[in-house]
Amino acid sequence: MRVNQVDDSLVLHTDYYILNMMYTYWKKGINKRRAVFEAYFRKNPFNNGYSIFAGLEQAVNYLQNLHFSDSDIDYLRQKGEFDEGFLQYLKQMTFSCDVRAAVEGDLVFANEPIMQVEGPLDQCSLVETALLSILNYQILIATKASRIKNVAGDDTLMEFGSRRAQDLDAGIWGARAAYIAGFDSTSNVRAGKLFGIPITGTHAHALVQFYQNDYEAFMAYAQTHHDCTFLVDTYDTLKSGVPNAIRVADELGDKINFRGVRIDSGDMAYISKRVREKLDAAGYPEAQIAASNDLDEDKIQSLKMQEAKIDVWGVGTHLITGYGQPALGAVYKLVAIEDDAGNMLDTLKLSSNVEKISTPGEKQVWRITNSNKQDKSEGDYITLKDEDPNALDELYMFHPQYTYISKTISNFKARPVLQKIFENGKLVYQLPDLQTIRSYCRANLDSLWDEYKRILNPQDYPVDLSQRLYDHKIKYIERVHQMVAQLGNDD
Ligand SMILES: Nc1ncnc2c1ncn2[C@@H]1O[C@H](COP(=O)(O)OP(=O)(O)OP(=O)(O)O)[C@@H](O)[C@H]1O
Ligand SMILES: O=P(O)(O)OC[C@H]1O[C@H](OP(=O)(O)OP(=O)(O)O)[C@H](O)[C@@H]1O
Ligand SMILES: O=C(O)c1cccnc1
Repeated sequence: MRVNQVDDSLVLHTDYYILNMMYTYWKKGINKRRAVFEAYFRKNPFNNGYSIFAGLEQAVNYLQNLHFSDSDIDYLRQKGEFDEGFLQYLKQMTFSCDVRAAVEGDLVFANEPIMQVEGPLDQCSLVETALLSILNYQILIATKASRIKNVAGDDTLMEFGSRRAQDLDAGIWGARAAYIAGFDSTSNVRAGKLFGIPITGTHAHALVQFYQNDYEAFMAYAQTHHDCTFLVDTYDTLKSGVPNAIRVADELGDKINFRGVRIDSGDMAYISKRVREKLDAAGYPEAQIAASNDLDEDKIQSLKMQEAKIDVWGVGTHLITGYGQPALGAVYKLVAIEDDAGNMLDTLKLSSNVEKISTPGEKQVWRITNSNKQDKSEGDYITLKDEDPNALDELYMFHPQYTYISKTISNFKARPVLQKIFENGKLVYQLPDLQTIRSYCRANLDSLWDEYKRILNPQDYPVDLSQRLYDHKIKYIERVHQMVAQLGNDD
């Protein structure tokens, strides 16, 4: 790799302005003040009704290996911007924060904390860029995958995105996010090796182009493989591809497992029906029809409405690039900071846009389920961190902006969404295996009413504040308004 220095740590995978702030904190002696930052996003992606949390495993790997290497320090020294004392301070820095987060496969919603980092101000700041990058991508892809799964139902979903992914890492972490959200396999062999995701593959047009003849290509493939899915659209799906696939299957009989065919172009509703007829007529009712070609949730839904005879969907570009919404837009904001006297002071970011006003203080998110309603989710309830709704007999939930929209629930259970991941820099959470995460995701989706899961105009899922947190927020907004008013400026 032609780089200036060895790439032996990820700690510099941060925005320079963060190092600038860390330097100020260090010079001013406030670098070790205790701080709490929270990550959240403001809107579910793709106008979906929920989002799937993913990225924790990569975030944990990143945090566990956080250190400034000699080459990192050398590089910063060359910049000539920072004191040697600061560089030596960075060199000995070890991660000592507490981290709480949603766990992979859980549902998360807009405007609620999905990860909290608490600890020395400088360390909390340092990790912002990398954590957001990880969460922004993997939540986006898991959510896109979940939308595709919602329309595909029990059909098989193959993830084909690696060749179109924005980067190699995006390919593998995207494949993992898709698997969490319900895809059945990936075509990326490295993702299979690293994460244990089932890998599947057919063959490309190149094989047929080499032989310049469907029959010879399929025969060559069949002579070298047991499981065979033939790509039938290189020349003419109905006149050449499918008849030749059938011919090879007939000729080799039990020597191969003729799994079916893949179509990658043309009117897939019409063609798949004709292909089905041909396969059935030839005595292959079990042979499956796979389809690919720029598919996404809308096209799959449309093809299903057209009663296309497609059993297996291969989805690449639209999934792995989060097509339709290139970024989740999660942010990482300071919600509490230690003051000069050593007390924790909650902080607020005001905005003329009501939805953008941050909620001060360290919080917990509770998933409220109702045992009178099949244990389905009633909404999320955000509290200050020392509140526990389970101590209440009845829960009063109200909309945080339109407060007259409210309900009272009696037979409820409240489950904390944010779990302890790191304590004083030590990992205290046991990362589950991928199958467990995937099943957990399925179970969480089962607890959500269908109204929140439809891909077009889903119902708004309630994300409410406790009365105490609401009052706390209003108090802080008033306090900031007064502070601004006292400044007496007209503009
Ligand atoms: N019946 C259908 N209903 C809705 N969308 C379809 C249908 N059939 C195909 N599509 C989608 O329409 C788009 C265009 O497909 P089509 O194969 O005609 O063009 P193409 O991609 O240019 O073909 P090629 O791969 O041969 O260049 C693809 O995204 C495909 O998935
Ligand atoms: O369409 P996507 O959802 O992005 O899925 C991935 C695409 O990659 C392959 O095409 P490509 O033209 O790259 O290779 P090929 O020569 O095998 O057709 C495959 O046939 C899919 O169409
Ligand atoms: O296995 C396949 O058919 C495949 C894999 C990646 C991309 N397109 C197709």
